[in-house]
Amino acid sequence: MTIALGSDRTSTSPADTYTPYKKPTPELASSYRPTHPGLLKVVLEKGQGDDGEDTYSSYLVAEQDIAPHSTICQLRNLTSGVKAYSSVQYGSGADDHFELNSDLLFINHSCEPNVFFDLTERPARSTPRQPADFPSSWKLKTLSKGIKKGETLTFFYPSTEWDMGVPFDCLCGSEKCLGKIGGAKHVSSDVLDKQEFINQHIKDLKAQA
Ligand SMILES: C[S@@+](CC[C@H](N)C(=O)[O-])C[C@H]1O[C@@H](n2cnc3c(N)ncnc32)[C@H](O)[C@@H]1O
Repeated sequence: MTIALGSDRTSTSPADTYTPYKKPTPELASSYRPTHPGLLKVVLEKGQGDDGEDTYSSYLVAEQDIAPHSTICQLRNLTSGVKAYSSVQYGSGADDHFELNSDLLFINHSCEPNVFFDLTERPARSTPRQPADFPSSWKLKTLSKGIKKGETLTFFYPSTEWDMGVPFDCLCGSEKCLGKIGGAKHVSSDVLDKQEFINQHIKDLKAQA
């Protein structure tokens, strides 16, 4: 079952305050309000695995064309987190993970992605605690393909993740699909080098491995 969700909200929160994010589900589709209205929207897809468990099959699509090599949005409303299926790794430390607290959570992995998280700047505090502690330069950007309206956003999870807590069998469908996705630790340097963008903390960890 596919439910396409429209966007009708224009507000965003200030950079230094945190707005709780309630992950939308197919059951709550009618109350869903996009966090990036007019730009991005979640498509909620209800699925069940063989064991009856809910599957992670929802995704994020563009509501307008976005040019190659451009900024889609600043990362705001971030909070420190622990390694989880929903977290993003920003550094080489064990605690260097944040939660997106927005619809960006729904960006799936692809082995041939069209966007990336640019986390180049190091946070001033070793362990950021508040949204304002995270660098304002951290952004979601397009790669060289750009994105057309209606296309699904995907990023290469090993560009931020070293050793994922929840690996999965990739369904990206690319001819270059790596199969199992478990983070950069499990990907050869040759394969990483072929990606357009890999964050520096991953390059550092690979150099040390
Ligand atoms: C942060 S969530 C992304 C949103 C997720 N699709 C959802 O519906 O909540 C990450 C999870 O999505 C699933 N996922 C993301 N990309 C995938 C891919 N290429 N193939 C299979 N599953 C994927 C995995 O279960 C992964 O742990």
